[in-house]
Amino acid sequence: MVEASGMMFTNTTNLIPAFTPTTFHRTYLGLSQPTLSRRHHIHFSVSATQSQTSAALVETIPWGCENDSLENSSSLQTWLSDSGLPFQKMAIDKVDVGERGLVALKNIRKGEKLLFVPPSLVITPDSEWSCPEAGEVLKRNSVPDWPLLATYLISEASLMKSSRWCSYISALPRQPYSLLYWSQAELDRYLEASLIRERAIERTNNVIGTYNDLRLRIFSKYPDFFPEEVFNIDSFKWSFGILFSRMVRLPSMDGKVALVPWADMLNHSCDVETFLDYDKVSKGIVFTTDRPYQPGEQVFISYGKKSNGELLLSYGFVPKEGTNPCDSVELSLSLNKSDESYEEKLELLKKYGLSGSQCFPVRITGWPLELMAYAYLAVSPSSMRGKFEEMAAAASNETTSNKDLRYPEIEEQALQFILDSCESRITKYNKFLQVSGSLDLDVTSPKQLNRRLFLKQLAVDLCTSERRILFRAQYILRRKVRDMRTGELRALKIFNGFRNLFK
Ligand SMILES: C[S@@+](CC[C@H](N)C(=O)[O-])C[C@H]1O[C@@H](n2cnc3c(N)ncnc32)[C@H](O)[C@@H]1O
Repeated sequence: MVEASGMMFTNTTNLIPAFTPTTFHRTYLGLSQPTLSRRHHIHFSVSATQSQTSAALVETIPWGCENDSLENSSSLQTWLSDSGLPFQKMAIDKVDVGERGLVALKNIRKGEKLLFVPPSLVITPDSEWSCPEAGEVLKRNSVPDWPLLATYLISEASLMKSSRWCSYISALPRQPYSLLYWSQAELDRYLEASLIRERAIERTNNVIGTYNDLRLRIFSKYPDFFPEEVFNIDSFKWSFGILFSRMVRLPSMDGKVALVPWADMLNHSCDVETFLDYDKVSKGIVFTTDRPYQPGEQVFISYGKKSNGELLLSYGFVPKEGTNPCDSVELSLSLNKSDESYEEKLELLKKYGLSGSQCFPVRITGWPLELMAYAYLAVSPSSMRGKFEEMAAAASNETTSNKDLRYPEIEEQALQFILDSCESRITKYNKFLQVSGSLDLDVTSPKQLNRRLFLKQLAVDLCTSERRILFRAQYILRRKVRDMRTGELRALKIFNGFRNLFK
């Protein structure tokens, strides 16, 4: 997508949730039951006493630790060193940004390669399962990478000390800070004004759908490997939360997805551009610093060129207002159903993979040409029917020519159309930000109060940053519309002057 400013709107990230779940091959339905081995350490069955035992066992599964706690960090560091992680110039510590993070122990130069996590310490879809039969079942059924890794994490967590990843899993956050952990009521209450709410609902539904699919087609058929006490929607929310907030794509390994213990203790900064990758020379996962660090300073990487909304969605934090140069806000435009060419326009949009209501990212620096093309299509009269297709194609970015799409006869209307949409969104943000102070009156416990204050602060930060971008767009649009109107007025005056002259 190209922005109005001409900049490419690409995502060069690698700490990256880009999740397209639920649809994996369903060919396994006809497969015969594999020979079940009882090597899986937790045996669940239906008898009352056994189910009590299994419930007790489930309770002992560590599912990580408190998000801000260093309780399991030293055993993680010891296990990593024992397992081949070379000496590091950083250590896990409490930090101001991100609660726990990696802090420089020595001077680190700009351009230095750090980490060197060997492939044997990286979790990928090819990693060996401590319960190989469970892995076999998933692979035989062509379960894609995301659900495969989510199931792998749960399986390894349930095996506790019998899993080689025990120290890693024990140091993971027990409740990752992603929007997956916000209830529907919390999303409605705090994110009503932001379109990120819809993305969060969609994502949660995808996770639930993926889990239900796995349960129906695989887990219920192999209860010895995937007992429901362990493999349930709660554990899937946890494992997907971990994947959304910690998984990386490694560009030098053809975009392979991976969890990289130790490297996933690095927090994000909008001021750095460096990211994790596999280094073919040192044969490890590294990153190259793009600034120097002094002992005691927290070291950062970039999770990619993400908006504040996307960072909240996957990682559960919002950078300080105005600090994220990649910030953007989604603006939704819709065709007018009473437009006499509505059906025709809708068909063309569908042909190019769009719909009658479409979101486009607006940045502080401008908006994409696709948004302008969509606005042209929405306001164009039937007399411009011949141009509809090129407008729809341009709105979808599926056009090779005419990058500078312009229809002077409807430009003012198109700009006014975008301005109206922008202003109606600003009204929603204003309303939320005005009432946000009184949102927490009905809390019943200090714990609940803390959570509410925390979520509300995140929502206020997000809405303030999104509204700021819309204010800027509103200012530019108003000025453009005003200039066009005064230009038209001047032209009309000159025209009338000439007419009077020739009378
Ligand atoms: C890959 S982990 C980084 C390590 C993490 N801090 C930990 O203690 O496990 C990503 C998580 O770190 C936190 N985080 C990362 N960057 C942050 C930032 N700039 N501000 C606030 N929290 C951040 C968020 O909770 C995010 O979900």
